[in-house]
Amino acid sequence: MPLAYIGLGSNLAEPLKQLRCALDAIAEIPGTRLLRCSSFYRSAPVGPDGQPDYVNAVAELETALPPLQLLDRLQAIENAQGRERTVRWGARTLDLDILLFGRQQLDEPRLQIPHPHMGSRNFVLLPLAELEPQLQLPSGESIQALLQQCPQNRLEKI
Ligand SMILES: CC1(C)Nc2nc(N)[nH]c(=O)c2N=C1O
Repeated sequence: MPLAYIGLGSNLAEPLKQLRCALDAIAEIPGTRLLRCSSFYRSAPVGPDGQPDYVNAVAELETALPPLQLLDRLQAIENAQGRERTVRWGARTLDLDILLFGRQQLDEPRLQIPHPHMGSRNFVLLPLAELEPQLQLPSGESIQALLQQCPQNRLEKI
């Protein structure tokens, strides 16, 4: 079964609790096994300012579900935890993004894999590198190289 990497983010309604609840819910997704989760990181918000710091992490899972079914399950968890899709790039209770899905590349209206912004977000790359330092994207780019060249947004391990 392919390994999928999920980016978790929250900056509303007790982010640490949001991430812990999300991990418990991810562990219950049928046909899926939660293998590992990175440390939690506090990060300065990228995008519109004036919102609270985020707590970010990356989870590694193996799944028998196809990508779009995994996405459905993740969006159900976001909705269950009160995700309000109001302002684009605004503050949110929980964000669950599929970053990588095996070596698959996908470009659907609902889902792009690898995640289109992951290469420029240290709050994704650092926890991902913590789990898999030698990871390579399907394009052949290495996580380490992407980390070197991505904006050094404020980020600290909790
Ligand atoms: C609004 C935007 C782009 N900024 C973020 N900024 C940080 N630090 N962490 C996130 O998870 C995050 N998610 C987003 O969607």
